[in-house]
Amino acid sequence: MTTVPTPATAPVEAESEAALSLESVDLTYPDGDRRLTALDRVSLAVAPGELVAVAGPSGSGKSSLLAVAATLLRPDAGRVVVAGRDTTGMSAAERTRLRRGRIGIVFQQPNLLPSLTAEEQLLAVAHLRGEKVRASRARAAELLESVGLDGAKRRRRPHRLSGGERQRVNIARALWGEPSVLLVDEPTSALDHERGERVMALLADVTRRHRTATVLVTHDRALLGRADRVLTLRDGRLDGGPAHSSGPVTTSSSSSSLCA
Ligand SMILES: Nc1ncnc2c1ncn2[C@@H]1O[C@H](COP(=O)(O)OP(=O)(O)OP(=O)(O)O)[C@@H](O)[C@H]1O
Repeated sequence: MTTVPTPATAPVEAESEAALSLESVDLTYPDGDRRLTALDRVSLAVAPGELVAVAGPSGSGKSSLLAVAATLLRPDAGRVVVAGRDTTGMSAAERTRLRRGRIGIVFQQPNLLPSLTAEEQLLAVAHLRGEKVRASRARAAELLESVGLDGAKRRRRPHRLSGGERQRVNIARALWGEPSVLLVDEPTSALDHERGERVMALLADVTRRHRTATVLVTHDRALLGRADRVLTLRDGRLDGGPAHSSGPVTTSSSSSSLCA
């Protein structure tokens, strides 16, 4: 009897596929009777376990890029593919499901609920997802430990945690649904340099251990050493675009749609 060996390369090939890709994405906003171009033919592919940092001046389109990647905004043109699924024709409900199952978002401000302990912040997510809270306790403790919060701190409310610790809770919470894609908006803006560096180190570590395709946007070039790739947005163009003006470009293109 002959057996066919499983190709040893199969898992590696699967891993090398992008978990997030933006293909020639345009995004505009209404601007009086014209449209303001926030993203101009932006293409980006991020593999599992890869941390891509996007830097750029204020108004260059960083938050817009994250909103499109998070499927919160629908681009005017181009495709956004998350975990192999093209989001172009999806309804708002389908995008919400995809976001819940595949995308973790770390906002600039942790937005923790003041009356809940660190552990309860994660249990609240479990509750909202319809998961059994009792079964979730061990996982909450494990996730908080993995972002460096010890037992005593896990039982503290946000006002008794430092800014860096609150950001760690924020990151653990974003990982609850085991996302394929982690989108991080200016995570260190409220922190001093040293705490900012530690949060960056944590994000790099989380990206490797959880195999997330991570995109982080920041103003702060000093924090980019931990990223696998650093890209720059200028006037809505990712890297290499002509540096012909310092402000956003205004055009009269067709309408975009903002989604919930
Ligand atoms: N809802 C909106 N309506 C109209 N214009 C918008 C809207 N949101 C952003 N813009 C414009 O789109 C461009 C890109 O904005 P975006 O917030 O993506 O930039 P950013 O790089 O994240 O800026 P910052 O670093 O200051 O947060 C800017 O010119 C901004 O004024």
